[in-house]
Amino acid sequence: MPVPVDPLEEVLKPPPEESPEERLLRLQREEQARQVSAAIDATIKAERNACRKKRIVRLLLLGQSESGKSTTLRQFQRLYTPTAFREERILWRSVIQLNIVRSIRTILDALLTSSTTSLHSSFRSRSRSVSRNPPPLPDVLGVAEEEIPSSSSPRHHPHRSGATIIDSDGDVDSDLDLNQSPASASRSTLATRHRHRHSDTQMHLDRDCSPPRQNNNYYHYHKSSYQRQHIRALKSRLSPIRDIEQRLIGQLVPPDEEEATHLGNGNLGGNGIHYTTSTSMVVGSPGRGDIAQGEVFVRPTTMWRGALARARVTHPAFFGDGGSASSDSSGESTGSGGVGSLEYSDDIQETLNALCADMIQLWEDPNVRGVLKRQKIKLEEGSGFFLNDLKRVTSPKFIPSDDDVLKARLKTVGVAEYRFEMEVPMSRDTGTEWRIVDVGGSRSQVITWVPFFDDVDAIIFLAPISSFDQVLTEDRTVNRLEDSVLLWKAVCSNKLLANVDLVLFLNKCDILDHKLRSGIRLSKYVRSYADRENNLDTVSKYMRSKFGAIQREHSPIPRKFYAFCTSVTDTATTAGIIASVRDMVIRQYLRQSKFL
Ligand SMILES: Nc1nc2c(ncn2[C@@H]2O[C@H](COP(=O)(O)OP(=O)(O)OP(=O)(O)O)[C@@H](O)[C@H]2O)c(=O)[nH]1
Ligand SMILES: [Mg+2]
Repeated sequence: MPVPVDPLEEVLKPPPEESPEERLLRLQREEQARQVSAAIDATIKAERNACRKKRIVRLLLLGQSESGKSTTLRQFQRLYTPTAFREERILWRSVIQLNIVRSIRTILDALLTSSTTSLHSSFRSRSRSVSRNPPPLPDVLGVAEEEIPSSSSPRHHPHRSGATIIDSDGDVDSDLDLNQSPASASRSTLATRHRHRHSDTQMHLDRDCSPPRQNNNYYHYHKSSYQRQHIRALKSRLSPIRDIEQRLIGQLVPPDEEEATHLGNGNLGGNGIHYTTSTSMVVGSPGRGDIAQGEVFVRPTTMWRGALARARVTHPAFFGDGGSASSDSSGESTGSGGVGSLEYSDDIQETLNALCADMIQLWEDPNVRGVLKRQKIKLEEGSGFFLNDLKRVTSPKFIPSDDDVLKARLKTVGVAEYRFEMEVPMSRDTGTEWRIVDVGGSRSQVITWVPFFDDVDAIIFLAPISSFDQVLTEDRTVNRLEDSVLLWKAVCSNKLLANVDLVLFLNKCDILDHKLRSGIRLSKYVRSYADRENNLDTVSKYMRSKFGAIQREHSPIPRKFYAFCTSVTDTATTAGIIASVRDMVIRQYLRQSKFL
């Protein structure tokens, strides 16, 4: 049988009549080639080792809607990838425009349903002050198990024996008698509604009556008639606001984005998993609860940023190398490179600028404030509040500052994983890739969290403790603090997360402080708080101990737990807290990976 010829051997065979010089040259060439090949092998091996050693730290942000998860993520980005954060700031201008437009629309809608501009607001407030005196909510922190049964899934908020009753304005009117039968509860609801209808009828009758006969009333009548006209004129001049809102929504959503961005139009969007970029993944779709809210959302992907980038403003000062582009009172950037010209003329910003004086007049009008007060609309405490900064934020050359970006509100729907390496890594952090998972927090979104519970190094859970006197937007029968407590219990007791360290941010402490100082008593809503001092320090210590106790009681195995009182919109205080969290997470990661 013939022996097969090795084709390589044939090719590499030395020439048949090789001289000694030729042989030496050939051997030198072969040695060089061997060295090059060895170097390539070594590089590949080193890269493979580096990859194997690369640390990936996964941090999950959990908490109810508007608890501050995306704001916390933005704080991480601001601190650790400042260049990218700076470059994206201009894209937030549209979000801020939308926030302004929505605040103004809220006021206009409140005026529509109100008799504010009439003479009879004083009567109205009198009648309302008699008819309502909200009793306390169920004591969510009393941790009485029969009141708040624990839930194994964050989705389920078990039915409680006491019902929180909401009146027609969405105020929490009662609950309170936990022994009350459903029948008597519904009776009291009806009674409350009847009272309101009655006072509304009274108002209606008053509105239709002739001008008062007494002289001073005659003066007030003319004054209020003037005010009515004034507000009517303002409303009419501000009518473009609704059109601007639609255009902004169109701008925030790319034309090929088939999913709804305006919850409330009945489009549920798509289900399933979408891989949108190499660094982010979106799961799930908005649910019915979201639709009720009518809040604009975008999926937490780069898509909306891509859409806005088309309308991007080139601004040398802003995109320059490292100048801290803050805004001065005129709204213009004070970055190191000076103010550049706007390449893209943003006509929405120009329109808002033209409407600025009217918007300020509307917001500052005492009658309008009266309407908002009576309807218990507290825009200042809400998300994305920019009405006290109208002049600055509607200025044509307005570039959002860091604080503006942190204050802007854009609801998250779905789950997104943001990957980054710190621009200036700390010693232990070198070579670490951070993956921070930001989730949509509204109730219908909670189901999308679970697939992300695998392989998590730490969780930051945000509980907005200022919300003790508020109800969920998606379910106005549930107190927001109670909802946070239930979610916290569910997260603590989840077996998939048993080995994960928990970091608790008792968030929105700035708003809490403001509320307590304004005289709102926590004990009215949390009975177990009893007669403790009604100040931030005592309240935050109390909350910390209650959430800590729940964690100890419900964790399947003991684990590390850290709690911070935070106002994540505040850059100064949050920087230190986030640095501590980062160190803690890295330490834990190294311990678990046996690097330490
Ligand atoms: N005053 C104040 N505002 C805050 C604080 N934390 C968050 N906010 C604001 O609250 C709003 C909601 O915050 P987000 O970070 O969007 O809330 P979220 O948890 O991501 O909400 P979803 O996306 O709906 O799940 C934003 O306008 C924030 O600027 C805080 O500590 N103090
Ligand atoms: Mg969010």
